[in-house]
Amino acid sequence: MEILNGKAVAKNLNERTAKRVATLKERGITPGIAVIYVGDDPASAIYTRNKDKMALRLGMNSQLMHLPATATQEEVMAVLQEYNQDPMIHGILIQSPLPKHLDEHALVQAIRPDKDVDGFHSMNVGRLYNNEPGNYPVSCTPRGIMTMLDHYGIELAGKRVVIMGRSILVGRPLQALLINRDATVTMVHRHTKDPEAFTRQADILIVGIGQPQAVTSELVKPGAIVIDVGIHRTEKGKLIGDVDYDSVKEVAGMLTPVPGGVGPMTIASLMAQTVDLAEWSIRDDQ
Ligand SMILES: Nc1nc2c(c(=O)[nH]1)N[C@@H](CN(C=O)c1ccc(C(=O)N[C@@H](CCC(=O)O)C(=O)O)cc1)CN2
Repeated sequence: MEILNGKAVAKNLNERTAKRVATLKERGITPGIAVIYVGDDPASAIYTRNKDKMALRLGMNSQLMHLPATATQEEVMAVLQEYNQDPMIHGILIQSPLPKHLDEHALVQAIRPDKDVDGFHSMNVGRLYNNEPGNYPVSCTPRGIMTMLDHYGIELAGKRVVIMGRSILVGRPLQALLINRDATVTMVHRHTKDPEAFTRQADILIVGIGQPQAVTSELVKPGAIVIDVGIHRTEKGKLIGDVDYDSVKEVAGMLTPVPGGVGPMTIASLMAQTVDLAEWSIRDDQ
């Protein structure tokens, strides 16, 4: 069984991103990202801090805006509109999850599509689903998974891929990215009857269901490539995924660990996509 080392692939991607940042700076442009974090979700506190630190480490501008859990829709919208107008900011994201009283969809749709570094705006989602040519951002976790599969030279055309979980963040955009690369994609979710009948057929099984260690070896075809998108912190503070690593490693051909798999690829892809947006903004100006 080969471990798909997301940490190493992310390091490699971050090094390339730092060089692209330096090149842009020579032309007088510093890529800038703004992260809006509302409330006190402890995991979001870690992820947003890591995004801010990584952006600064790669030489970018970074704005981390932390608003209280009591912030109103209008207050969050006002912050977002400022970043929409700010020429120093090329990418804006609203950290998910948001406090329940906020309308996340309305906020995401208010981000300028050309600054939508998460790729969640309906205009960018539509472009992806239509497989439109040209430049547009896509959700960073799926983008990171595609980069990792490419890094390991994993062929996608004609492969049977099963995605467990149909989230807007991961499952749906990943489905589009894989179809656009000629894979045969099946979505399995909580209403799917007999999910094993599908997962056991998968050459590539991608799991993002938000259930700790739910996928065991019985669900996996021998030799399959298994990508674990889940991340959970146990009471003892250990990080685990949606895949039962010890069980699945006995049958899988390749497997991502948690931590050190998909997670670091998400942040590295976010950084690369911020630089993409900065590059596209100057091309569009010419
Ligand atoms: N607006 C968004 N919100 C959320 C996204 C997103 O892409 N955009 N994704 C997730 C969380 N996420 C990024 O925000 C994220 C999750 C995990 C990691 C990561 O590096 N994980 C490490 C472990 C880190 C730790 O110590 O906890 C790993 O797996 O090795 C990065 C980003 C939800 N919200």
